Amino acid sequence: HHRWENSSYVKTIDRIPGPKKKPIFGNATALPKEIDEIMQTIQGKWVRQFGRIYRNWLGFRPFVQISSPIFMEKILASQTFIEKSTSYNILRPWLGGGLLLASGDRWRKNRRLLTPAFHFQILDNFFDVFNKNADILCQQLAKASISNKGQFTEEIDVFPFLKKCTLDIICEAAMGIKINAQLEDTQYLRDVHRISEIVVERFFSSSNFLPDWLYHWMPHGREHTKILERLHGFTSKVIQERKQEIAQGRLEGDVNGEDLGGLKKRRAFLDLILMAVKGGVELSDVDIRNEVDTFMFEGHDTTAAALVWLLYCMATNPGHQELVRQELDELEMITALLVAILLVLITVLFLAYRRWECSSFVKTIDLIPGPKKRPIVGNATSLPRESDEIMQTIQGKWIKQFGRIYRSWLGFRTFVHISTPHFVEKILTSQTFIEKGKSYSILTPWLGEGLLLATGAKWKKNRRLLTPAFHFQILDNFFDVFNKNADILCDQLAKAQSSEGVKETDVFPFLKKCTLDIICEAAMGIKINAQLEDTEYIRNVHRISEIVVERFFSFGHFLPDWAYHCTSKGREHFKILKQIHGFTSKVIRERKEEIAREEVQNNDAENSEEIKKRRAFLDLMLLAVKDGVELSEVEIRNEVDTFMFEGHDTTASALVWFLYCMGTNLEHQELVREELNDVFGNSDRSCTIEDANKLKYLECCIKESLRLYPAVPNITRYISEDFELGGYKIPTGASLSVQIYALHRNEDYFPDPDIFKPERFQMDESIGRHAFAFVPFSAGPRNCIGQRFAMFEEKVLASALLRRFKISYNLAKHGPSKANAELVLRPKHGMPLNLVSFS
Ligand code: HEM
Repeated sequence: HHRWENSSYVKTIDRIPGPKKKPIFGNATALPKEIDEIMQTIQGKWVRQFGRIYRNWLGFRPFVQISSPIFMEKILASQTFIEKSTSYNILRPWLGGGLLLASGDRWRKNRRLLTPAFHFQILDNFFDVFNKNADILCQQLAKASISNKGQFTEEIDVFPFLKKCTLDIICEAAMGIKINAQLEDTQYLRDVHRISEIVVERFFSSSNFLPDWLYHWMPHGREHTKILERLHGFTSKVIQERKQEIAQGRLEGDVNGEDLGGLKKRRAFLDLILMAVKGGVELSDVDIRNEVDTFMFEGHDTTAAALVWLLYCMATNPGHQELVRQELDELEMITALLVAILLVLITVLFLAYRRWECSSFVKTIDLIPGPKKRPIVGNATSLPRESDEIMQTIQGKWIKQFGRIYRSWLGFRTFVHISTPHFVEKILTSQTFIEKGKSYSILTPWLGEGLLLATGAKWKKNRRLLTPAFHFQILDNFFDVFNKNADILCDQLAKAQSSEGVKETDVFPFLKKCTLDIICEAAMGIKINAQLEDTEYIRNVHRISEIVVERFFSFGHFLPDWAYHCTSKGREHFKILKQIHGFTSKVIRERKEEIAREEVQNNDAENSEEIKKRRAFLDLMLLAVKDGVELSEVEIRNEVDTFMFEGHDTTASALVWFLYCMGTNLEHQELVREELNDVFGNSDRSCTIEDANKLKYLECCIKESLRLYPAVPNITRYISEDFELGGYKIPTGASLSVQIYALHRNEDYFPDPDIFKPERFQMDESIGRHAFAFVPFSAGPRNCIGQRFAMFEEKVLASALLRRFKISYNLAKHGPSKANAELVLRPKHGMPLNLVSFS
């Protein structure tokens, strides 16, 4: 003792102020007997006497007591002092190396593993456990507050009630089981209470200083061991049962450490540990038990104590209690108000829905045959998920079931579908129904009131203005753009195909870039070299098409633009559009300046004639403006964007299906090649407009591929006044859908409709066929303005490809190519073709 007393350790400690210590006992005998007074001495009297840092001795164990935030921060924020002091050791037999007592790497690992279990989102799931037990607690307290004689008792000791309630909560949260401590008296409940008492007793008695083995010889120690055995047995049993449930897949979902994705369902903390073990985290059964026991210990007495003092503070501070109650009342009022508003809203919506259901509009539409509609969703839920199957349902199955005029509902929007030439003619030749269906509106932010979407006088004016740009003579001037890009396309495909090990090439991305290059030069007069380089504008045009398609098939379709632009996709949409519009506007400004410069430089007639010949569509509009036509810059931009949109995906789609037809009908491919030989011989000269006009069989093949795979598989019109079709009344407000895909496969007009037979389009065979049986470019006043441009482009690209390559599609390997009806008809899985070069 003397040696210890003189050790530098004791001397160092004793330099810190503190109460005078006695030999062997230190300051233990200076402490009062009552526990509350002990705390008042240690955390009160001695603090006042010796300051906010002082030392005291409990036998040979010194404690440095601190109670100032600056000292606290130094200790609690330290990464070094994370180990608990030895006084916690009396909890070790119960909690082992659980989170409370663990240290070092083991603590770090388990803390990381368990932290996600306390994520905000997960905690949200425990609110029903809290609420349910809060209700029981209130009921139990209300019951207890009534005496045997039915009178209100004056006081109740609430602490035991609170302890049971918090125990019930932590049991469900930690282990996922209900022990109903508030309602029943169980062995487990008794054991948890008793073990806490014994640990406290040991803490404040001399046995705190005994090692566990010696303590367990004493009567309290023996009781302690017996209870612990039961407690550990109970926890282990629960763990085994939960483990089995997980193994049998009764708790679906998976969890690994930090991942919160699969944690939608409420899980007990134990389940999270077990799932992590399943996912490869190393934890023995005893480790798991220690964690669960730690939660049980830390999670009930603490919360009960916090709550009991809160209630004490409330009871002794009625003014504050009143303020809290006011807050709760307000919350209740707001909740009640919200519920009332919700109920009114539901009622109003329900009544509006009933009214709508009984309206003459709905009744008139529902006289047309069609699939049975469900409330609110209509037929939306009857459609398959896959885009190719949606088209097969709408333009196949339902036509077989309900006929060539039928109706469907997409939510509150109705479509009348037609696929027979007589009906199609009636719609497409009408001067009244020139307005597009409502579903086109998702293109408005991009294309504005360009030709595709404009209506009324505006459409008429712009259509008249732009039609001359597609005059035969003007189109002749684009042949060198077609040929130049056809050459690049062939070279790019030859390069891709010659790479080592490549037997097939997905040609679709190549075709899209080629048609984009062509339309860029034709519409704006600029070369973007999409086939050779990757530029932001190309990426933007591709991405905007993707986003528009995604919106079309999602809930975003039904959102107004302002609401859609608040979603993440909407924001991307908005950002890209800004860039695209910025690019088009810049090109327009530059062309404007260039035209002004050219005017000054080229006064001689011959030269200006030359320039006129090479005009892009944009130039023609700018010249018209100079001549006095009223077109704002935004209107011009809308037209250019419309050409860009309408003019590249459509032609790429038409070409890809043409190549597919060639690759699957080799005998027809040979016939086309023979025709190409007749026209071009062995020369590798470019294709002229005269050549294109001579390629009649190629034209039949292009048309037949457009019949089987129309690049635009359906178009819609808004019915702006009541109208009769096929004996049915179509009321104002409906959308009429011309099912081009189904129309083209109508066997009354095309026998063996699914077979590729280009001869159908030879003069003698097509005579007498209804003019509206084949309308890949639509027909009537709102037909495709770029139809001739597109056909020439197809011919030049197709002839270049077939002069250069023998093309085949491996049907045995890939099966028939599936078509997705998006903005255009695109091959669902790309178009892998084998291209064998002749040269
Ligand atoms: C094979 C290629 C093409 C096909 C299958 C095709 C098909 C169509 C169809 C079916 C329509 C009617 C849309 C509707 O009523 O909703 C249309 C309209 C239109 N197309 Fe094309 N198109 C093609 C190429 C082009 C090209 C290359 C351009 C431009 C150079 C173009 C510009 C337009 C425009 C501006 C409209 C709107 C016309 C209006 O409403 O007055 N198209 N196209």
